[in-house]
Amino acid sequence: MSVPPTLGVILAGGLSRRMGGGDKPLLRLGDKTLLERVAERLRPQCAAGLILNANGDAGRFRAFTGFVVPDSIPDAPGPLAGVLAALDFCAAHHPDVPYVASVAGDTPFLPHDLVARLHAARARDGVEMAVAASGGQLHFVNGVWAVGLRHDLRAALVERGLRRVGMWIARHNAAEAAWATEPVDPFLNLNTPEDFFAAERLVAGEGGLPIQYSSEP
Ligand SMILES: Nc1nc2c(ncn2[C@@H]2O[C@H](COP(=O)(O)OP(=O)(O)OP(=O)(O)O)[C@@H](O)[C@H]2O)c(=O)[nH]1
Repeated sequence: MSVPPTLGVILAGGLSRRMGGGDKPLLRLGDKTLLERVAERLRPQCAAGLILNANGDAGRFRAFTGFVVPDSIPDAPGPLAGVLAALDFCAAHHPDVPYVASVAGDTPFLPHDLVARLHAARARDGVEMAVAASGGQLHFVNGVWAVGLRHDLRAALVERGLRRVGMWIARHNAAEAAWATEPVDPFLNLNTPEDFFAAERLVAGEGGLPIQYSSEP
């Protein structure tokens, strides 16, 4: 199956409370920031380009090559606001691009076949969204979403006050694509300083070579 044109978005709109605040994606893990690592993994998978979703002063992300798009709905905390901002941006700036792929900005070991396998799962099930899974867990914010879903998502956020990604994807029968957790869970996300130290050890073990993850569990 050929991969449909897809715009990538790195979600960096959260408050990083468990990490002690600040911008997690700007933390340096080994010789690169988390943002550089995530962008390096996602950019080659997204033919329509890559944007960043972040709130506040965009200047702090000036090292990022691409647009920085803020959340458009005030008082809608949570990653769905970032997904909506990306879907709206895609509709306005890339009207011929039918899909957005979102990833968390604190997930440095993302699979190189993420977007292709999410689209394959979506096409297999004949649905308009797909999310990643590993170790029996869904990773809701790592998914592909049809741009046409933005009207439904806006209504869910604004009119129904929906915040939980799980509830929204359940309404749409999201497809799932699963990855193996060995040698490393590719959806390991760094929420706490302990997570970060564990990732530092993994990066040191990479010996400068990128780890490849593509096998199904
Ligand atoms: N746009 C946007 N993205 C968010 C928001 N909250 C979380 N995210 C993103 O969703 C992904 C998962 O976020 P979490 O790890 O649950 O939250 P976090 O803010 O990063 O960290 P905690 O404050 O410790 O929960 C990350 O990529 C966040 O940047 C938000 O209010 N707006």
